[in-house]
Amino acid sequence: MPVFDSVTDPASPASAVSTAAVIEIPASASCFEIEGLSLAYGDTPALENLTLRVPRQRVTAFIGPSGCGKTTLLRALNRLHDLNDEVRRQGHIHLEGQEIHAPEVEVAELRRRVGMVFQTPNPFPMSIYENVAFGLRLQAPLKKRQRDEMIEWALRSAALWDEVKDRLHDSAWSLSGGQQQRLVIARTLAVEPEVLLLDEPASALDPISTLKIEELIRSLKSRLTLILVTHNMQQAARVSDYTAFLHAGELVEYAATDALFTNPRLAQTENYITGRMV
Ligand SMILES: Nc1ncnc2c1ncn2[C@@H]1O[C@H](COP(=O)(O)OP(=O)(O)OP(=O)(O)O)[C@@H](O)[C@H]1O
Repeated sequence: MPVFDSVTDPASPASAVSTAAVIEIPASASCFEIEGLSLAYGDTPALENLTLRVPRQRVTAFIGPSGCGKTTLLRALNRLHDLNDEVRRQGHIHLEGQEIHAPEVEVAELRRRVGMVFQTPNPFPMSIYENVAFGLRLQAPLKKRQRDEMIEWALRSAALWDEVKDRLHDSAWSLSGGQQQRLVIARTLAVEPEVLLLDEPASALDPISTLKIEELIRSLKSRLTLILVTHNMQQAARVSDYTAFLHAGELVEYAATDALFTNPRLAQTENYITGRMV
């Protein structure tokens, strides 16, 4: 259930620079604070002056038409654009109060804290066990018993343990697509992130596997912050607590999910969620 209900009045002086309707999440309850974020690929703008806070231990969905900037925003949150020399960025992203681009921030550690799961399951060409052990092996050495416990914990957390406990040393590629996606989530969880970024995590999966991923997302929010990019509005409505609607790189409306889908404040949002704008 949503816990915050104050919304910036588009007509108020505090939001005079923007016509967006944006819920005000208190700073103390926020995991990410995004401030004036603009991003362009060369001369092509992709994000325009976005300001929003993402609440801790909630599921926040980013929705909007194709090309509106959802994935660009998600990737900015763990600096996946760093290797693209074309990308120009302005503005700030704070994670738990720290600017993620500050010189003292180590990108590898940021990506441990902010894990990412992509649209197509991408298990490594190794066993189920070794996939989950992969990130653990890059950290401080663990005794085998400790590592086994962490792997069981991560696979249980990803609701996969019962299906794989008797075949841990089989190839990860022997799993179904839905199981592979849960394995990738287990691999990400094994290094104990604070945030999980999910870019259309179920779009390549069948309906039953999709349901399992959605149940998993709901179960994980008791200990993690989850941010979900989805084209599927029913999915956003089913799993998220908050929804941000983007259009042409701008944040149009950001609200508690129930409110955004039942009583959108802006006509542009209503047009999108009712299918009048694609
Ligand atoms: N690597 C890139 N180089 C150049 N332009 C890019 C790149 N990635 C995205 N873009 C452009 O940036 C804009 C935003 O793209 P983005 O992928 O973030 O949108 P999206 O909302 O996630 O779209 P979709 O729902 O189709 O995945 C688009 O105009 C896209 O063409």
